[in-house]
Amino acid sequence: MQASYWHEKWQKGETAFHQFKGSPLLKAHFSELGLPKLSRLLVPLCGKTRDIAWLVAHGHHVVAAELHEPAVIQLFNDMEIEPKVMHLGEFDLIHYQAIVDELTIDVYVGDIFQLNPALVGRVDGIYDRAALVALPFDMREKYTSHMRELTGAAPQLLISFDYEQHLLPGPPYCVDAGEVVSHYGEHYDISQLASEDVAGGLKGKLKANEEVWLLQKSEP
Ligand SMILES: C[S@@+](CC[C@H](N)C(=O)[O-])C[C@H]1O[C@@H](n2cnc3c(N)ncnc32)[C@H](O)[C@@H]1O
Repeated sequence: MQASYWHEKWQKGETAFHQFKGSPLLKAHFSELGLPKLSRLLVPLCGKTRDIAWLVAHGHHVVAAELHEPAVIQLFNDMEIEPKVMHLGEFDLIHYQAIVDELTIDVYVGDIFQLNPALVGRVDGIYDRAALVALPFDMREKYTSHMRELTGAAPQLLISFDYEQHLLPGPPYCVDAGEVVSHYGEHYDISQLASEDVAGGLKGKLKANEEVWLLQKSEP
């Protein structure tokens, strides 16, 4: 999936994935990560998600990445925050940063694969909603190992879709239980927290389940 695909989606307003009130599944299951206040959450492929505001309102720092700069500008506008903007030419990234009630919000605009552990800094947990499922299979392989490199297998709340892939092209792609285990099973203990019918079907067409996974670093 090329960057141009996503820029075009945003430009055409084809952003049905955006949830105006944030994700009910985050609200229902975040506590199962067991993270204390002031934890720092990585939100990959963040779009303009309202979930970042929710995480900050619940006392957490956030570091995030998103390709499409206008989405990130909108994200800060929606929070009524004016971020500092720094161009990191060396990495082809733009760093949007704000501090709200002593909580930091760092959003990197650019390709998530440009990020390295030094730029990302401490990560206590990962919140992946519509990130893994946004990527085709070969990129999912690359993405999941990149997540491990960036975070050292930090605990993760993952929200994915399961449906008959041959009936609908992605994104979002089907990432079923077997695939979650194949990407993450070596480093994490994995449990399914929920599996819910997508109301009205995926893209209004196809029976699908939205699934919530808890990934906890396995003991060596
Ligand atoms: C399906 S949307 C999900 C957005 C957000 N997680 C949410 O729940 O609303 C996927 C997002 O990933 C962004 N994206 C795709 N590939 C990316 C990449 N390689 N690096 C950073 N962002 C990327 C797209 O621009 C898009 O906003």
